[in-house]
Amino acid sequence: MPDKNLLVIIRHGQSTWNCDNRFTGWKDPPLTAQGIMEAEKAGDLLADKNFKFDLAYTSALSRAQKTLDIILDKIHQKDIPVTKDQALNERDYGDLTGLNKDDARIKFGVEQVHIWRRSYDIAPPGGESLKLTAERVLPYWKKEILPKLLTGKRILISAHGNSMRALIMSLEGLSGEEIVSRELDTGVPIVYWLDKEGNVVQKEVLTHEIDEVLVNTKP
Ligand SMILES: O=C(O)[C@@H](CO)OP(=O)(O)O
Repeated sequence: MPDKNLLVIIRHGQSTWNCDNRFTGWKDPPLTAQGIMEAEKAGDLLADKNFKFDLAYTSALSRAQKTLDIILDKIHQKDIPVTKDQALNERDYGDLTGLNKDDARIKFGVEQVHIWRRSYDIAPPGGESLKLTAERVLPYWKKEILPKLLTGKRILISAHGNSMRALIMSLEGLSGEEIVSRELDTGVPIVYWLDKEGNVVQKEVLTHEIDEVLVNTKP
């Protein structure tokens, strides 16, 4: 049994709605060409460092699943078990879903939109706060993923900005106020090593620069 357990988490590559600056939540837009390239780069970085995984987890949304597929292809591990669960979905943006974020600022005011996006426990109308998101992500993590990690399984999770914020909050022992100001880039793997009690003992962010893709990704 290893004395350090490997967990890598990643926010999906850029989606078409990220590119269009729209609230996305549980909607299911695909990756852009740039998003595909980000996922490929993430896979290359993991391959360069010889990371191997026993299990992978992703959400019920295709942008996270596609990012995972691309990475697994790059590291020649398309055969490992992949569990898809909506517990790892992006935070539900409720009535804001689909709105352009700048249009929402004009309609509701800059301050109100910031509160909906980055307060811990204030939910947008009809949607989830980060706190509510954490209340579905963390039980799933504790019941389904962490026990396997602690038996030595090397685990990769491909999910979303806010569902991964909820997990990072727990892993790094951050408060709700501390985690809301943490921005996660698309397609950047974050490597954690956990001890046998599940405490993080080491962390590395595998940042990469990619050239902007100068193609029109819209239909
Ligand atoms: O639109 C969304 O679903 C999320 C992630 O892209 O946006 P935000 O960063 O505003 O929480």
